[in-house]
Amino acid sequence: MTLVAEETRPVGSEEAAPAWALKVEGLGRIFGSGGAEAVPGTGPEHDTVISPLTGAVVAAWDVSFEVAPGEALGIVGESGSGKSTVVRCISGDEQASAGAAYLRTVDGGLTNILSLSPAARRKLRVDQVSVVYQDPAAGLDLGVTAGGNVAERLTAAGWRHFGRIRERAGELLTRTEVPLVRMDHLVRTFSGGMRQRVQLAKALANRPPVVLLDEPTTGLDASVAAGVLDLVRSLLEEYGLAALVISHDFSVIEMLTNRVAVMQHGRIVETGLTDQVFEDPQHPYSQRLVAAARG
Ligand SMILES: Nc1ncnc2c1ncn2[C@@H]1O[C@H](COP(=O)(O)OP(=O)(O)OP(=O)(O)O)[C@@H](O)[C@H]1O
Repeated sequence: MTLVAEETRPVGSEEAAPAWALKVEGLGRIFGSGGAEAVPGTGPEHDTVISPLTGAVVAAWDVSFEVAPGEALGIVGESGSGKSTVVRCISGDEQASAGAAYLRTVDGGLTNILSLSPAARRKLRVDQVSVVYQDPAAGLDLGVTAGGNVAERLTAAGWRHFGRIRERAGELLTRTEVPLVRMDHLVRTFSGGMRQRVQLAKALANRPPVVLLDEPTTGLDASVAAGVLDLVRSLLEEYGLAALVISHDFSVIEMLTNRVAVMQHGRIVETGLTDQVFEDPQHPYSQRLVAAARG
């Protein structure tokens, strides 16, 4: 069947869907008074994020990248390089000072989500962009059951039927390897690894196209972290997610991501295929970082 709308669409009006699921352009975040006048004198070439002019902290500046559906982009950098700030500005946990971010599924990728109201941004978190935090307490209500935590995300998306919510929560928890016998237990009683699995189930409940993972396995025992990483990797593949993964741990980035951006003093200094950047880093800072990680 041919749709009338297709027949009457003017020639040349069909735009190819953008290759990206998430696009970030010129993102900046300055802590402290004043605006962009704080930027000169900061960044890698000045070896500081603190403005010599205003004293403000230029935590991130001129950060741009795209993430395609099914792709995972890593961000690495030393503590304080601005990784979390970038994620927090995209998630809405932090207000950006400059730049734009677009989600392909929001208004066809035409709306700068950074300019939306806090309420509109909270809505995006229900089914457009999820965050998995290092600290499960940031993404979960520890005083609520595992099933209840997942159900909360489903009801926020409009699910109303108790039986179906419970069924879906059970499916998600099973997929993230949380034993169903624990579904009605308070998350507070769970181990760190199990809490992270519940956080993943909740983050993926409404199948958001984009997921932001902020040090998802930091703080877990090595063997537990390996299991959670395995799970994350298979979920990213299975759901065809666009993922942004930040970690100071190269093995996490190597395992989860196809491409990587290296941040230093609030700026991206190098971007490339993860294998290539780790094998043959070009920027002197990346070279130092890789050498330190390799021991
Ligand atoms: N609320 C704030 N007020 C002032 N400065 C801040 C604030 N939050 C972050 N910063 C500064 O911004 C810079 C970037 O911090 P950010 O947490 O993004 O780095 P990071 O690379 O994620 O580090 P880590 O790996 O330690 O989390 C740091 O210099 C930090 O001290």
